[in-house]
Amino acid sequence: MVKVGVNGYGTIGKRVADAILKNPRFQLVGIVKYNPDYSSKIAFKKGINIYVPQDKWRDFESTGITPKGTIQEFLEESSIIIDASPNGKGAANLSLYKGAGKPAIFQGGEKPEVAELSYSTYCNYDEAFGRKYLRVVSCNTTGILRVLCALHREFNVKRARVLVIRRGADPKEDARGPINSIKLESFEDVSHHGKDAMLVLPSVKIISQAVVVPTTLMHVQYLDIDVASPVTRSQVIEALSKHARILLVNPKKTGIDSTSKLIEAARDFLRSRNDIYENIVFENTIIVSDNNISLIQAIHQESIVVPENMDALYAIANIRLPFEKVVEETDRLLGVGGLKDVF
Ligand SMILES: NC(=O)C1=CN([C@@H]2O[C@H](COP(=O)(O)OP(=O)(O)OC[C@H]3O[C@@H](n4cnc5c(N)ncnc54)[C@H](OP(=O)(O)O)[C@@H]3O)[C@@H](O)[C@H]2O)C=CC1
Ligand SMILES: O=C(OP(=O)(O)O)[C@H](O)COP(=O)(O)O
Repeated sequence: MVKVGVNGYGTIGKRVADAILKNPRFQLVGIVKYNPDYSSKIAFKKGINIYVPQDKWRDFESTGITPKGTIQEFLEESSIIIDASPNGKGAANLSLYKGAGKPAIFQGGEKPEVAELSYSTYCNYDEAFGRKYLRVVSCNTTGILRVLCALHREFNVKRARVLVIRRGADPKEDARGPINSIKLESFEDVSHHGKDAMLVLPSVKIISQAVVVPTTLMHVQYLDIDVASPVTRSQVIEALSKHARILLVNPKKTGIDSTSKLIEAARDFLRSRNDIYENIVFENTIIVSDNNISLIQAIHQESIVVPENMDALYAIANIRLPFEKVVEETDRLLGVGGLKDVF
């Protein structure tokens, strides 16, 4: 078993840690926590090893948590690190990993330069082998790339424009907004998603813009895509349906026409933490005209990158399996695609 440590145990880190626990190829060495809060206590009660900064050791002990070791010991005991630290902190952690000689997988909140390759399974799985540092692109970018690469394989995508309607905060982030506004994501003309997606899929011109809205449940995206030659709507549906990480939802048949109903369906389905690992494409919104395809999809920001982090582990651990086998294994262990019968 390959020994994996998770540095950072927030929205992404806790989900990736649970995914590692489900996969017999990998052993979760433990997590690094920086504050002895409720989630440290829950992880401790679950029996997960907690590593802490040396100067925080007493704080953890005083709340009843016995750390397994320091960050230095965490680095020594792990063969691969998944860095799920707050935006930008991964860059600072890189020198720790280099010093310890350990490969690492970073998240999309880091600048691309943190790693040798920005990664998304449907697009560049094969390129990830032999790399020491990978960056799994952000949640919106992962959602965009899954669709573009699924279509690119079949129809040669030329150009895409994307509007990202970005959730204001994760459910636990009670101090973030906006509260009563729809806000431009930045002062720039474009958002980072298109530029990031082009690092992974350089042959396609991808432009994105983003607004932030007062919701915590999911992002929503509008994609407008040009492919090389005319296609039909049924060909597009067939191409998307081949991929378990893309689910088509028919609002007329299911009554699901919102992110809140999607999350309710995940709750009723007893998905762990209500997670929806799949892109949810609203089938009625797929419009195809000659060589142009447009659609609207919902992306569960808290969980969508978990499968890609697991696939990236296979590559960085040099477990040489075909793309289809890795995706099947990751998806089976996480239950990806299970909601298909509901939708
Ligand atoms: N949230 C989301 O929707 C998504 C986030 N991402 C990306 O994933 C990464 C993590 O985001 P997210 O999980 O939301 O962040 P959170 O804020 O939820 O969690 C961050 C975690 O990092 C820990 N931490 C604090 N300082 C450090 C440090 N120096 N090194 C390592 N860990 C540290 C925190 O510890 P403690 O709790 O003890 O303070 C916390 O557990 C970011 O790059 C983000 O852009 C990607 C896709 C979606
Ligand atoms: O990766 C994400 O979004 P993004 O794809 O819009 O960058 C996550 O939702 C994290 O966003 P945050 O940096 O607002 O917490």
